[in-house]
Amino acid sequence: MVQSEEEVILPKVRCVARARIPTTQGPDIFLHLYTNDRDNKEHLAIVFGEDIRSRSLFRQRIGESQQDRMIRGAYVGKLYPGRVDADVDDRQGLALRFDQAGNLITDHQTTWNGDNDTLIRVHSECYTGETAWSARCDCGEQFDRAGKLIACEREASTGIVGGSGHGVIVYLRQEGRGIGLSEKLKAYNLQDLGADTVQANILLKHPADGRDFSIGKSILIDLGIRNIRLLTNNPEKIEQASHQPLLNCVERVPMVPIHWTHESEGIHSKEVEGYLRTKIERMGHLLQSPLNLHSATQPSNIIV
Ligand SMILES: Nc1nc2c(ncn2[C@@H]2O[C@H](COP(=O)(O)OP(=O)(O)OP(=O)(O)O)[C@@H](O)[C@H]2O)c(=O)[nH]1
Ligand SMILES: [Zn+2]
Repeated sequence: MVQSEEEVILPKVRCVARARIPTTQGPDIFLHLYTNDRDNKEHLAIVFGEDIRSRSLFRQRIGESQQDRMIRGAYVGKLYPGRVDADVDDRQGLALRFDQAGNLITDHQTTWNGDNDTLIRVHSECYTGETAWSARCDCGEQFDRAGKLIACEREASTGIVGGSGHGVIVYLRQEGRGIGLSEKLKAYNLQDLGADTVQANILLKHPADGRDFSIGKSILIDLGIRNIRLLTNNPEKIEQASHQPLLNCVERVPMVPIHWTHESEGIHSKEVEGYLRTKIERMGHLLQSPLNLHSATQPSNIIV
């Protein structure tokens, strides 16, 4: 029997630290590190907007000092030398309030209104695409683009409405669509031997895509986000993005590869074409492709 969204028990997450990161791109972001009760990974939330507040981080803890709160990042406004009170930034005239149980009282002066349609990317870690300049996939491009879209009001080249400085990239440690980096490297070798990204996973005895995005949902709920505009082409992510009534995907925002609209930009390689073709043809990704699909090319000699 299919469980309703409310019946599905979401993972418990806890934000253990938050820090302001001045970026080379312009805006400060607030990096949040989470633990959870499902795996022992450090999943992250890259938060644009000082006023998007983690309820678990800001909850008051018995016996803690204001200094303790500032050290873990549970402060309002901006830290400066000599500041003594985490919950009051007298330079910006901001003060947090709490209920009897020590939970943050969210008011629009100090805390982002979760009913706003907030631009969100749920992104799975890809070391090769984000750090090793890989042209085998578009993950690194998507990561950068998501940050730019959240920071801007509207993307000039596509007209996509941005986040105007508010939004979240939930960064899940799901390297290799959950199979890890070592297995993904083996998958790459199988792809150089003619398999596609789905066949390679299956030949390594893994599912084509075994990822579960529920920790990402719990993180968004902890950040007080309710209505999300989801940056993705992946129908599975859209499917898993809601958890009524706590989380509601109000819009899917496409991520068309930059090279498809700007010939001289973005990632342009045989490998990334094959990767995108497979995502469209075998994983149902929502991309209208100017690609010549597999049907127009020689079938590979590895069929699974
Ligand atoms: N196993 C495997 N994983 C890959 C391969 N290429 C990229 N990946 C992983 O695929 C995942 C890509 O995740 P995302 O970019 O967040 O999401 P997506 O499923 O591509 O969907 P979008 O939201 O539309 O980008 C990352 O974990 C990558 O490490 C591959 O050839 N094999
Ligand atoms: Zn990648």
